[in-house]
Amino acid sequence: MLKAIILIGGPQKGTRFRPLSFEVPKPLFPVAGVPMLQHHIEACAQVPDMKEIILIGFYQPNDELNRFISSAQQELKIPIRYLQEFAALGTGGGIYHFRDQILSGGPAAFFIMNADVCSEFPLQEMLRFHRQHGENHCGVLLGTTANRTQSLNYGCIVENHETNEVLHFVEKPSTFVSDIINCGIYLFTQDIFGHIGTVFQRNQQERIQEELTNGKQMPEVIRLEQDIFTTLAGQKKLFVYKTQHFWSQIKSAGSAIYASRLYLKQYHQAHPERLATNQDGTPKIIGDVYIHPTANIHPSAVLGPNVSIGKGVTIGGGVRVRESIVLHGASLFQDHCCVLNSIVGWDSTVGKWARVEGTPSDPNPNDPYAKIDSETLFRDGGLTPSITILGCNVNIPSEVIIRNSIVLPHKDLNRSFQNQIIL
Ligand SMILES: Nc1nc2c(ncn2[C@@H]2O[C@H](COP(=O)(O)OP(=O)(O)O[C@H]3O[C@H](CO)[C@@H](O)[C@H](O)[C@@H]3O)[C@@H](O)[C@H]2O)c(=O)[nH]1
Repeated sequence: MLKAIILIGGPQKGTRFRPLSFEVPKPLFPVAGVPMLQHHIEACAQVPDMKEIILIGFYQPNDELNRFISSAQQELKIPIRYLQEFAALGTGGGIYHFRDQILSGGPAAFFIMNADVCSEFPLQEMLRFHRQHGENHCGVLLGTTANRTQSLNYGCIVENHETNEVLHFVEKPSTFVSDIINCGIYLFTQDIFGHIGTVFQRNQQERIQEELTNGKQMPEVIRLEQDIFTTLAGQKKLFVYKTQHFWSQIKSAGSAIYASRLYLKQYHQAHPERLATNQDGTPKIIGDVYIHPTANIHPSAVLGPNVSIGKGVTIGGGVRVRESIVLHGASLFQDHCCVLNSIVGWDSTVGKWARVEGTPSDPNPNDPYAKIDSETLFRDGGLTPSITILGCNVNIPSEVIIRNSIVLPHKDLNRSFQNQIIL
């Protein structure tokens, strides 16, 4: 039997996702109409012999997470539970801490996935690849190709081209190492815990020594990437399976819009029922659009491509929405407003003829290996042009333009803004 573990991190990790992560833990942010994590879970549930999915993180248990877990369990008929780390233990520390729970029942292998990635999750292909490579290795990393410049933002993998063995692994190198990058999706056997255990023992001794000499408490963090993969590379213990399918990180709100586009496209095969279609008396749909069944949309509105409309959203006559995510309870009910490259937060309203517009941060379309840039919020003393985000419960009056701005929650704006964070 198999298990899957999803590393969901914790509250302080989603900083590039603010102000949206104020309202909902980042892994539950809706991407293509469903919580980010649901895409991982649906992929796991399709793997034969998958017995359990474990979420590991350092969020306090909360209502949203509990609700999500119980509804996903019911819908997908697979046991899911959340294990909370007592502190941020790192990508290897959390799974080591909970190793008994992961290994209970004797899984032959288990998947580990970063929550903040979007992917086609080729888990069954990874499993086949793992079996083809015999019993003696302890893991398969999913890899994809990036361009030389962007590879530096990821874990970089040098492989033996004939055997696919991982020869070197360098996490976010400062100069070019390899264009094969780590997707943050792995398949391990229980042997991995022997290697994490060695690092744990070594760290433990160093921590005791440090405490005795300097009186300082060192954090108990183990990173799979720097502490484990780097050491195991070149020892015939790790292999890389390269995917040709889509993959992207979801670090910023802008990358959530891009990830939505990728998942909406995948819905044509995986979930055609989630895609809106053009019918008499319904709004005009252009390209891939998700509309929650409870949304109330005027037939003269025009939506798409790449639009996700959340639960209970109201959209008025003549409204245009493109490349955007409109969250639960928002109202674009005033006629003729326009929302482009933006995220409209929970319960926000946009007034008549108002325009809410951002700048897309898509990967370079002319480079097949380009990834989305995780731009910093500020560049050259100004706000980096990016998507516009309205936090929850923001009210945009009629006939104003909000462009390339981030509006924090609970604001009633009274004029136009551009290139600003509105606090
Ligand atoms: N449970 C738990 N999860 C954690 C912790 N720290 C990070 N995570 C989770 O682990 C994932 C990776 O987190 P980061 O530490 O932010 O790493 P990164 O910059 O995204 O880089 C990682 O992912 C890249 C692919 O997206 C890889 O290329 C890179 O090698 C690395 O694995 C995220 O889903 C995050 O929530 C922790 O202490 N505890």
